[in-house]
Amino acid sequence: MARTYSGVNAQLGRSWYDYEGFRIEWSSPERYEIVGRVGGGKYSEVFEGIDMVNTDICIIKVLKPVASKKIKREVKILRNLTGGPNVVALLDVVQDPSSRYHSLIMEYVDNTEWKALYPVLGEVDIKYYTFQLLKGLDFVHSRGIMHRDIKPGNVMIDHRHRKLRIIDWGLAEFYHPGTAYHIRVGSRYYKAPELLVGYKQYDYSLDMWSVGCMLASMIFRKEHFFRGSDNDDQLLRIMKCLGTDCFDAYLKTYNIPFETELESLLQVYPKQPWTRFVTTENQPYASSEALDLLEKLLRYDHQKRPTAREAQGHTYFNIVRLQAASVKGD
Ligand SMILES: CN1CCn2c1nc1c(Br)c(Br)c(Br)c(Br)c12
Ligand code: NA
Repeated sequence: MARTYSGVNAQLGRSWYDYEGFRIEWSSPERYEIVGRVGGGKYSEVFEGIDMVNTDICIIKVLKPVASKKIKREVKILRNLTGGPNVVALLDVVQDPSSRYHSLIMEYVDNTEWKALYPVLGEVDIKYYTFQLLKGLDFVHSRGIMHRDIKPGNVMIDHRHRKLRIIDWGLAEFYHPGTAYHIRVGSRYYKAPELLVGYKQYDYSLDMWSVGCMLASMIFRKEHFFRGSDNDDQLLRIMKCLGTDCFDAYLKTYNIPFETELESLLQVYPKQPWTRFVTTENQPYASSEALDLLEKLLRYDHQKRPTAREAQGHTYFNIVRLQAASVKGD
């Protein structure tokens, strides 16, 4: 059971979380012209486009037929989150009458590639963008929704305008206490321990592990902090960092059965102090507050991780929280 926001969907009611019964009015696609391809994946092809009515640049996310049963969920969630801080805006939903393809017209973000961006981010930038990510996630969780695929590729940053938007809500779900969710979600390097050991009654705290992985990569200047070659190796890298004492305690707390043939996953590993990862190169970013926040976020036990709101209150963000407050104040 989530420590916070556990009853939100029951309070907001069926019309809020029931996406099966949700009927979508699809507009015609003529209004939008595709300019060029920006990316794609299993479920969609993503293009840059032009809105011919207002000449605005936009993103056209063309959904593959395989995604069809999930379309209602993604559109319902994007509609529910409209206007929330740092959540990408859904501008329109169109269906091509001949091809039958569905497309989502999204707010454009002039995103700087993560690989190119994170080496140029200063310490205050890292605090600022992580704070903005937490602000967006606290809003999303407060509306009863888990993103379930937080990773650099789904956090668009327009560094010039200091704008951050969380994108790709195709794996997002509504949180209902006691529900057993799919564990084949997320992206390997950012998968929380609960997914890797098959614990299905997870909650919003799933996203907080992923935030911890992103923060660790920015602080230690490492593109992906836990870089497993497969799901077993992913868990092994986490164990070699957090140690196996806490892992065993975690399995016990939730009565999680854990079987494996892999010798490496049955070894005992000591917990590494976070100072172990500090180098002369990353030391300007690895302050004691930064390491303290990492220690709190990267916990096996999902109920022990701070919520997005609690994390925002950490002293690590003092400099940006005061800035945000002052801007609001004046
Ligand atoms: C894979 N790539 C690269 C850039 N970019 C990608 N997918 C995007 C989505 Br979905 C949205 Br919504 C926005 Br906005 C941007 Br920008 C996107
Ligand atoms: Na999206």
